[in-house]
Amino acid sequence: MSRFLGVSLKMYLDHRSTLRWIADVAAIADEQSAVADGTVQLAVLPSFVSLQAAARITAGTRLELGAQDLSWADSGAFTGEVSGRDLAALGCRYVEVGHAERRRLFGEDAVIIAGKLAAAQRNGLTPILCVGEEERVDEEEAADFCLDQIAGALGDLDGELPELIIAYEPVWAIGADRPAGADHVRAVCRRLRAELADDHRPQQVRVIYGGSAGPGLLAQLGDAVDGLFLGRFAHDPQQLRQVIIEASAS
Ligand SMILES: O=C(CO)COP(=O)(O)O
Repeated sequence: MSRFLGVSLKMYLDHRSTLRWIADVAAIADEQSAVADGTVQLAVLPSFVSLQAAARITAGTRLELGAQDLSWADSGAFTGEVSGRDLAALGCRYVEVGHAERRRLFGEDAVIIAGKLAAAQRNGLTPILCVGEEERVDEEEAADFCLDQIAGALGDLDGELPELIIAYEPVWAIGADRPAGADHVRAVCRRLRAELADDHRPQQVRVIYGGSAGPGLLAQLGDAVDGLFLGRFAHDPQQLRQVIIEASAS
């Protein structure tokens, strides 16, 4: 199974900086043989307003595209929402569902997240489902918490989902100085993988880590994770290049 590196730009970069960053990273992606041969998959999730221009830049490159959110509805009277149908038509392959910031700042609960996951499935988008405990607790409690979040999100799923990415992001490690400890991350991700192996609705599940991730982390996590979900520490394309090289080596 190939490794997955995703970068959510959140709302950090303005439109122009986003497009410049995407052009730089698309060039880096094309020069890395592991990305060219599919051993490492690389995706960027810019804000909605940049998606169309981003799709033009990434067309014909190995840099894939995703969105940071979607509506649980596909069309209709939903002011301000963005449908999975449009995201797919624009060329997105991935969509983030249930990021900690959406849960905490925008009131997304288990019902909304399950609806969004179902919308992703309906529209042929691969969900990047974000889960993670809010406070520092031990690995067993953290994994239990994440498994509850996953069960809630997959609850409404009808039929098969070709591909699911679980982004394990402990809330306390997002926006921090450093990622969660490697032992903790390894233990939680192993347990998530083991429990998900019994759920046959997603045909392929990958578990990645996010939360102050950057260069040097993959070597510590080893094969307990299938990749990383990056934020601030990928804003410098050269830092991301380093992470790609590390993902290619592991
Ligand atoms: O939330 C994250 C990715 O979705 C992580 O963000 P940071 O790496 O900036 O902490």
